[in-house]
Amino acid sequence: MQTLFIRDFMAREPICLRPDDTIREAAAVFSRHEIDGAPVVDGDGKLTGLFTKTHVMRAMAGGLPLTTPVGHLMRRQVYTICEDDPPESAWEKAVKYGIGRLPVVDRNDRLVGMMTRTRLVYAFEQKYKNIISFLNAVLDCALSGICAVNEEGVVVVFNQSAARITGLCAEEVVNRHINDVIPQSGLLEVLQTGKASYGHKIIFRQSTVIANQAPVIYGDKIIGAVSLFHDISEVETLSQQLETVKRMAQELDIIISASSEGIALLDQEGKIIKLNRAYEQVEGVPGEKIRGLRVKELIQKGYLSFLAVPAALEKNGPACVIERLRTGREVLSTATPIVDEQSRNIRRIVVNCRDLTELAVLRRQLEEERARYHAQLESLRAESWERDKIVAASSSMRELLAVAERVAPYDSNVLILGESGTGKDLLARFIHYRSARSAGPVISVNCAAIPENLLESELFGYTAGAFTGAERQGKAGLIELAEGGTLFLNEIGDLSLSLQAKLLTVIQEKLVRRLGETKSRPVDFRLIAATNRDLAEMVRKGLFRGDLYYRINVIPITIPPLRERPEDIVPLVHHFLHRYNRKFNLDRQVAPETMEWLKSYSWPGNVRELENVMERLVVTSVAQVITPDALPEQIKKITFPGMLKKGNVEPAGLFKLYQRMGSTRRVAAALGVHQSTVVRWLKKYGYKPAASRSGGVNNDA
Ligand SMILES: Nc1ncnc2c1ncn2[C@@H]1O[C@H](COP(=O)(O)OP(=O)(O)OP(=O)(O)O)[C@@H](O)[C@H]1O
Repeated sequence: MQTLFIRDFMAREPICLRPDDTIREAAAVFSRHEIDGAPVVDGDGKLTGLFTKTHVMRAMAGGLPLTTPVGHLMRRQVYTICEDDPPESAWEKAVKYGIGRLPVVDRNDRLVGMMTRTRLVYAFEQKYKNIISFLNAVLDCALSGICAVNEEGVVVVFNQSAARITGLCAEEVVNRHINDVIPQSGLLEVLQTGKASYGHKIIFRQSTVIANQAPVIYGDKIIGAVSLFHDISEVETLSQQLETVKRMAQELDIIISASSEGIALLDQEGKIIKLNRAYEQVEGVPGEKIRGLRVKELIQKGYLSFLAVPAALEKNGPACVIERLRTGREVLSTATPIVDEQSRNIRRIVVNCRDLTELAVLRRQLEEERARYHAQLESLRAESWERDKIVAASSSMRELLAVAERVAPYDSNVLILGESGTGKDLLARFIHYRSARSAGPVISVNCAAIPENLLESELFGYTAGAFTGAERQGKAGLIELAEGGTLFLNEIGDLSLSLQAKLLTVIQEKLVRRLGETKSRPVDFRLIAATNRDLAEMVRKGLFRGDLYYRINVIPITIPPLRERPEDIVPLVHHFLHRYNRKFNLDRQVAPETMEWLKSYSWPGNVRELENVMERLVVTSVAQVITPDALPEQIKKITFPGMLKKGNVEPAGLFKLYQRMGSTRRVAAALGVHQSTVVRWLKKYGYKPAASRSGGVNNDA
């Protein structure tokens, strides 16, 4: 705050008299300047006295001539004030001596000015303003918010920090009642009770503050109340953060102690700060016995899991060692230095200690499990091989299999022809498992069994949202699924022309494009197609694309129907008997007569029909030996073409049938005639029983 002096306020160049000025001249000066008196100075400007109207009147009353010099009459004892004095000292003198005007002198007593009452008032006004500005500046400098109210509760002080903390500006608060601007301040209470309050928490829109409040007392009267407050929002945030950090530290502690792996924490000097239970167990030592020890001492004492630490410090990076400890446990310990990002100095070292002994036990368990699964897999494979085994006793089938075996290793397209149920699917698998793709998948698609509109998306796949009902993430088609393996398209003759065209593109370019997709993806599969239709004829009629036909017909293999290879019937019967006996845990056998019936049947449904019949016989037979009674009707209704012609019998056929069936009753049932008719015919045509059979005609066996 600026210091004020008399010289800042005095009237300079005051009107003054000389000691040899006459009373008349002095009176003339008083009258001209309308003043009551004037200081008298000598030739050096030094104040020597004071001459006033009173002196003039006294001279006149005393009859002194007006030419008398003022020096004779003037008052010599003059109250002065120094120009370097503060205005307060002028005030004190003026009050003390009852003077309205004070001559101002310099340090050499030379008159330099006059200090009047008006100038003194001005000096005090200036001083007052300075003090107020200074106090305001002091208040504004304070980091605490300060808010003061007068005894009526009107805000009189609201410093800058108060504005910053509360978000209110001084102009909108000062001179307003505290209840209108900060109703939660609590200052009115202080005014009423006259009691100070500390640590009062006030919440503002943007901050939380802690306030200390006190009454302002003057004399014995409460003239106001003041509140000093601090923004604690940051402190609150910090304390919340501190809470979080504390919680995290606790959680970390829990994780470390719950870890099944040994964890030890060392300081930058290699001294143990912390270690968990798992570590104690691995080293066989309670933590408190080694906590605080340095690595060197630890190693000397035989705690070898810490051997990784010196290595890690040397290379300033993680280091591992495998050691057998005194506890007999083999451990893998890894020491990792934690480096301070700024100084690049090592701050901590973490040692992880993994018990390899337990790992070894786990590994052994795993290997045992693996062996078990391997054995199961082998047995499953054997089962599947048994399932996929092809029975081929007939020379035609044996030749066919030899061809299939020869072509299997080459990636050429194969076309399998044959009636339904002859084993086309089985042959396709036979080829796949003998090819270089045997480890890959074999995807079998029956083109006749899937509706055309579905078949396209099934074969080619689709992208997300390609059509209504499409799976959201899209789907790979069967062609893609055959990647690295074999795609078996059964009933290829049933493919529509448009799908034939698409398939041709895939076969030629080895690229497949999902429905709704613009990009094609490469595919690698071997194609085996099959049909029971005459594809060549279909090509001629324009029902099958010629180019596709030639593409797939690289190696044609035709499976003959079962009726053309009766030698396969008996081995097939045994094959399926064995399969279903095993499946249902039974031990059925087929009676020789039953076998004869089965051999005689023409098997229009081929091997599939035979398989179904065998399953049915195994399951439905009441006796262990399956007799002809158990056979389904269609098998027992055997007709030999040309045997019965308008009531005439072809004797050789009749004899053969009788030999196979072994009883006239069965022959009669098979031919749909009465048993006596059969007996009559045999007699009529002179049936001679074979040597192996019992003689004569058997009526009911
Ligand atoms: N020679 C065989 N040896 C053993 N089982 C066979 C033989 N031939 C066919 N089978 C069996 O007969 C059933 C029908 O065979 P497969 O499904 O292969 O015939 P397919 O010609 O593909 O019939 P479709 O054309 O009607 O699909 C299958 O259970 C198959 O295992």
